[in-house]
Parts: sequence; structure tokens; C-alpha cells
Amino acid sequence: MNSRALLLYSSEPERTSPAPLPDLIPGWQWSIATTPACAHQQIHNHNVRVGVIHLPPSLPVAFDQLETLTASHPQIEWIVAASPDVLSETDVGRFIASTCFDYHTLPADPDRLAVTLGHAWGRAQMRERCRDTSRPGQFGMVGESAPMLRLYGNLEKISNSDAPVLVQGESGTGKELVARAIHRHSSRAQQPYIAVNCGAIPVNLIQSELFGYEKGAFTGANQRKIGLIESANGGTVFLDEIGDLPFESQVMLLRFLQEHCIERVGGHTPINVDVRVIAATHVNLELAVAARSFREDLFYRLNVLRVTVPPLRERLEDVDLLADWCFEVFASEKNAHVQGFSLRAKQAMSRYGWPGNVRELINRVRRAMVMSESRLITAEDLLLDAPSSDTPASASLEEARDQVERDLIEHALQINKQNITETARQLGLSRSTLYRLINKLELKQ
Ligand SMILES: Nc1ncnc2c1ncn2[C@@H]1O[C@H](COP(=O)(O)OP(=O)(O)OP(=O)(O)O)[C@@H](O)[C@H]1O
Repeated sequence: MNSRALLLYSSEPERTSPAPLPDLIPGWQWSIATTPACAHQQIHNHNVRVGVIHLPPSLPVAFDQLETLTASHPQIEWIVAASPDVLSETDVGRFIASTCFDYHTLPADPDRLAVTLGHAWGRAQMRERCRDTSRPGQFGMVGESAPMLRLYGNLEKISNSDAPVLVQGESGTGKELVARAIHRHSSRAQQPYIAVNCGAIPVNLIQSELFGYEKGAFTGANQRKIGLIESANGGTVFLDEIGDLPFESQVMLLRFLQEHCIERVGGHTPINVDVRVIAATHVNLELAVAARSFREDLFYRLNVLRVTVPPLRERLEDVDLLADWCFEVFASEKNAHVQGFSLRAKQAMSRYGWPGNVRELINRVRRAMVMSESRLITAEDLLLDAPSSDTPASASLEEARDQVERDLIEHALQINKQNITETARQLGLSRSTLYRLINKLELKQ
């Protein structure tokens, strides 16, 4: 067997003879470290998956250094080996309970220790395999469910075309991710990708932001400005929340889609622009057309290739993968002792309806990684223990979504000391969307 373990032997060699553990366990290769710094080095040099921390009697334990060591190497399963006296110390017990896979009582029982090492190694391997499958797939998206495989198949075909795309899906499902993926896999990948949130630009500025303006076009137009569409020339423009585009601006976009040319505000010369348009909306544009808030002709121009991103509740089998992926991506922010999810937490996640979709999952997991007080994140850490008392069991999807958004935003505002820019960044929202939600949910700032 080539399994390698690390032995962190933290006593001073001149005071205690070296631990005989490695000699007792055949079939294992050992890297020996006498300080946490040396242990970091050994771990970097060797493929270590199991670490044994020997805590000698009557020496103070540098828990802060041990916690840094274990948190920096979440791929390793840790075992504490110590005498019964040391193991009975409260701080040692707390460290083992929060951070370690197991403990071993000294003097060593070689057979038992070999079994514990084997289990720890197996668990580390298993975690490694799960981690492999949680890496984003070829489109940079996490998910292997049937709806996602269908989506990837569609993206493959759409990326090879140059026609406009309409991406539909609920908020937080990954529409922007889909737009980026289409661009990156298209022949325009090396050219600009410009994302515009149509709902975030003040109505009076939309036209000049999208199409630019000439010097002197209006008071304050001291010099020519190139608009967002023109600056994406050769590449792709992603028009998010297209349903929020004011009716008057829709006609200019229609003209651009028909004639592939734009006119800057205050300009009189049409400018040819070669840009692929990907538009996204979480509102039903057919209904908006029926309600006459969205131009029918523009709808048909945009709706050439349509992609629908499935809501998370229709692909609950991906929740596990997404949670593990998220844990890995935000590992540097987590509380040092947090090592993963409890089984109950995973079960609670796979039963939940995720009205806020992947964005909500990311926010809940990130919060839990920071706030959890145990080694494994619990369902309570994810705020998924029981329906909130404010959310009746019969709450509509809309009410449930509002409640979740209210909890997450309130919490993020609190953590970020009411700083809107930081809170918006943490929640993956634009500042204007955050303001809109704060007003809608009547949150106090
Ligand atoms: N399948 C996925 N894999 C990995 N991350 C995802 C996936 N889907 C969404 N995300 C992440 O979830 C968050 C929300 O995604 P995105 O902004 O693309 O959603 P959206 O549908 O455009 O939302 P909105 O309609 O509110 O603008 C982002 O952080 C995104 O990276």
C-alpha cells in the first residue's frame, strides 16, 4: 500500500523520545513533522490524506496553530493520539469534536490504529471523488441532472450559431452564466462580452448608455461617448432583464437587430455594429406582449433561439453537487473548524424548494460556512430546520421567496454593517437590484 500519513509530533525531542507510532503500523509511509509549520511543508511535498496529531502530556497545546493547520488542509482527515489524561481535557475534546475524524488512546494499539487510519484514508478518498464530480462542467455550470444535460445539449448547438438568443428562467437560476457560456463557446469568444442590466439603468439614461452620444447632444455631453452595444463590436452583448427596457428604447433596439446599425444620441450617421445579442428575462415576455408593455416585433426578433434555464426545484438531484462545489469555492471564507455538511443538512437541502434557486443556495451555504459552530454544517445553520414562524405552511411561492430574501438580505446587511455595495457584492446583486428588494421587502436600513 502506498498510503502516506503525516505524524505531527509536537513535543520537544530532547524531552520525550520520538513517538514509535510509524514503526507499529506496517504498510504506511510516514512524513514526520515536529511543528505545524513543518507539517504544512510536508503536506505540500507529499500526497498526504491522513494526519495524526500526537499530543504529549504536560505540554501546552497551540490550538490556534493546529486549527490553522487543519483548516488550511481540508483534504486531510485528522486523528489525535494522546494519553487518557490529555484526551480528558476539555479543550482537547473540543478540538477533536470540532475538527478531527477520530482519536486514538495511547499507548497505541497497533491493530486498532491501523483500522482507524484505513477508515480515515477511505473517507478522504471518498471526499476527493465527490469533489471531482462537483467541478463545474464544460459550460462552467454545476449540474448533472437530466434538465441540465438537456440544457448543455442546447447550448452546444446555440454556441455554433450567430442568431439572437432569449434566455428565460426564474431569478437566480443562472441566466447570466448561460449567456457567458454561449459567448465563450462561440466564434466570438476572443471578442468583448458586455453585460447590461436593463433594469438597473435609470430610464432617462438607457438610450445614451446603450447607443452612446455625440459631443453636444445634450447639456453635459462634453465629449463623444461610445455606447455599450458599440463597445461590444465583434463580440456579444448580454441584455439582462430585457423586460424592464422602456417601451421607447425598445424601438431603437429593434432597429439595431434588424439593420445591424446604431445611431448615437445626437448623431445622424448610422454606424454598422457586428454584435450578437443575448437577452434574458425572468418575466413572461408573451404576457408582457399581450399587456402591451413589450413590443411584439422586438419579441419575435429576440426569440429566435430560446433557452429555458430550469429552476433548482426541478433538478433537486443537483443540490448535493452544488453545495459541495460552493463549499469548495468559498473555503477561504469559512470558519476554521467547519469541514463539510451533516447528513441531515444534505437531506434538508434536497427536500427544500429553493424559490431563490442557485443564488439562494450559494447564499445559504456561505452564511452557514461562516456561522456554523460545529464541524459539520447542520440544517439549522442553513436556516432550513423548520418553516419560519412567519411563513405559514400554505405560503405561496412568492411569499416563501420574499421570506427567504428578507432573511438573507437582513443577515448580509448586518454582516456588512449596512454597507450597500458590500452587501450587494456578497449577494451577487447589483446595487440597484438590492435597493429595489430592500424597498419591496420593506426592510429597515
Ligand atoms: N449551474 C450553476 N452552476 C454554478 N453556479 C451557478 C449555476 N447557476 C447559477 N449559478 C450561480 O448563481 C448565481 C446567480 O446566477 P445568475 O446571476 O446567472 O442568475 P440569473 O438567472 O441571471 O439571475 P437574475 O434573473 O436575478 O439576474 C451566480 O453566482 C451564478 O454564478
